[in-house]
Amino acid sequence: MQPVRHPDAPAPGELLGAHYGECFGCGGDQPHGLHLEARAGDGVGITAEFTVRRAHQGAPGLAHGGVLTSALDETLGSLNWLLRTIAVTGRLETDFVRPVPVGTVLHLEARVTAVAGRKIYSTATGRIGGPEGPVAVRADALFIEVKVDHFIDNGRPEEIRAAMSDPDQVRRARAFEVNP
Ligand SMILES: CCCCCCCC/C=C\CCCCCCCC(=O)SCCNC(=O)CCNC(=O)[C@H](O)C(C)(C)COP(=O)(O)OP(=O)(O)OC[C@H]1O[C@@H](n2cnc3c(N)ncnc32)[C@H](O)[C@@H]1OP(=O)(O)O
Repeated sequence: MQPVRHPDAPAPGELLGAHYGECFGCGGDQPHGLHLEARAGDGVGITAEFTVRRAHQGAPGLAHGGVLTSALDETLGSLNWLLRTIAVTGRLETDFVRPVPVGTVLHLEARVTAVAGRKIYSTATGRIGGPEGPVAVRADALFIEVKVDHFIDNGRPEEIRAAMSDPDQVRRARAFEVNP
């Protein structure tokens, strides 16, 4: 089925903010995190930027492949905001096309390609040298819709308690819920 942008999705161009302050991908409270900033795009699409820093190296002066995959995963995960669905990564396949040096801004773009029941198919690219620059990485993913209980039942109690007693966090979790 064709994906449908939720009527209450953030407007195109709107900065999405972190879904969780301690998220490695988007959280502001992780010193070595990616600090990825995502914006709602048109349709069921997202754009995002990630600057590769020293803490993200694999080979000298080059980004670690797993970190680049994390940036793709986070960008694809941000599509949840547009569907107003909570979904986790089930499968993620990455192509590494060009090396990405430290200091590079990775310009990411992701969109949902199809939805089938709880399965959300999506694709992403990361370009260097500008939003129209050459593709350095790309990924195809399958996300699976879950209930908020997925986190409450499986997360470590310490962090879950802290998240549930934080009104901002509860508000953000609600922003993902489907309101038919
Ligand atoms: C107020 C406090 C609470 C706080 C709340 C905070 C709000 C947070 C909001 C938003 C968070 C977003 C976070 C984004 C972060 C970035 C994204 C990540 O990195 S997520 C982490 C990495 N991923 C995992 O940890 C998943 C681990 N895996 C699982 O838990 C399960 O395997 C799960 C849920 C994915 C599926 O398990 P099943 O039991 O629910 O469902 P089954 O029946 O197995 O699968 C459903 C369908 O999907 C297919 N499927 C599942 N996995 C597949 C795979 N790997 N490949 C192909 N198909 C797969 C199955 O074949 C099935 O298909 P058929 O319906 O039969 O057609």
